[in-house]
Amino acid sequence: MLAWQIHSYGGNDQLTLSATNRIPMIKNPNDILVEVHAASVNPIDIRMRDGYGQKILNVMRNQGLINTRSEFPLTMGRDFSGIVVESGRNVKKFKPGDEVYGVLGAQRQGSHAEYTISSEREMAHKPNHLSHVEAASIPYVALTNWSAINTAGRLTANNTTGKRILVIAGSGGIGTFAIQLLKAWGGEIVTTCSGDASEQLLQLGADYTIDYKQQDVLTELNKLPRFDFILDPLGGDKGEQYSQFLKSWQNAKYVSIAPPFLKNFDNYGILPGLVKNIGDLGCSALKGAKDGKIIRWAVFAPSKQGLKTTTDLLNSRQIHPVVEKVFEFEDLPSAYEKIESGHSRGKTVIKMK
Ligand SMILES: NC(=O)C1=CN([C@@H]2O[C@H](COP(=O)(O)OP(=O)(O)OC[C@H]3O[C@@H](n4cnc5c(N)ncnc54)[C@H](OP(=O)(O)O)[C@@H]3O)[C@@H](O)[C@H]2O)C=CC1
Repeated sequence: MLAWQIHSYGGNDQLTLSATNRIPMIKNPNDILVEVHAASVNPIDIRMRDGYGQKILNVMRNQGLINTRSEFPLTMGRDFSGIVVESGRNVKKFKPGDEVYGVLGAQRQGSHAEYTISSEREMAHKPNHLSHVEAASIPYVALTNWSAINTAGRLTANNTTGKRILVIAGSGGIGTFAIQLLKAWGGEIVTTCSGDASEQLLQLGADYTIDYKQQDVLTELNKLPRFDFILDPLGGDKGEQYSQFLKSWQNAKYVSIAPPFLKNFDNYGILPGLVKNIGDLGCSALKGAKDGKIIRWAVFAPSKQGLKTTTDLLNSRQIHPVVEKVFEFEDLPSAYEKIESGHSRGKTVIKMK
């Protein structure tokens, strides 16, 4: 089968369209072989291409949690839409021919290939009204948002109505999904974006936008009533500038999806990285407790409940895919360049069929 792979970490010149791969075989009775019809491209693919997370993935490999002998060749791609080819003997819900969409846990080879292996808990039936391209734009950002908003943030369909929510960077893949989910649950949403994205985000459900290029974001935020919940996909230096304004916003829950964990492992090694992570977690908890704030970090994780809720919201037309650009499979490096440039307005998808 064809698969876009890297044989060492680096830039786009490392990406090779390889035809020497065998179609993967089902080894675990819970696994499902899927013919990939479309897959999205996410910032995580660019980071993995650069070597992000390599230390912890090697630990998982040494522990037998990843069943490839070497980290290379490595296939990126964390979500997909396609057709079930074969199901392991424990699989109950999916049979060959079913149209599905889903994600791949960190231990798996990716979906930027003609076939991929996933499992029952990582996929759902594709909503009939969506094309594979539209469906592929959803799962990875949906489940990252689920992890941040529901698992870490404790927001649900039953307790979000009337809550004031700030979505930082509303125009990317994460933001365009977050706005729709939180609006469907009844939140009042303020978001930061470039001016050219404002109209689109208001149509998706944002109540108010702040142009981060033309306006002083902190000044504008300080004019508004307090927030109950803040979603920060930027984190780090960029997120810091927003967290400062939180000083005056007691009891807000702030969730960053740009945690330092994997970077700490990559930069310092496993044991010192672990110590650094414990230190960082402790510092952020103490800082939060001191200022009367709740600070949480969240990462993407497969979730059956998250995928079910997403599928229900797609089927009831409360959430719509926001596909900005589609690239042919053969042109995948151009899709990576687009994501790397950092100015998405929704999602970028590659099309295999
Ligand atoms: N922890 C995890 O598991 C995951 C973490 N993430 C994090 O979320 C981030 C965003 O992901 P995603 O939405 O898919 O990325 P995208 O590339 O789709 O979008 C990034 C968006 O951010 C906007 N942006 C950049 N800087 C600012 C700023 N200072 N203020 C407001 N908007 C800004 C850009 O628009 P503009 O053109 O206006 O600059 C662009 O629309 C990732 O970079 C990553 O850090 C994402 C997925 C999983």
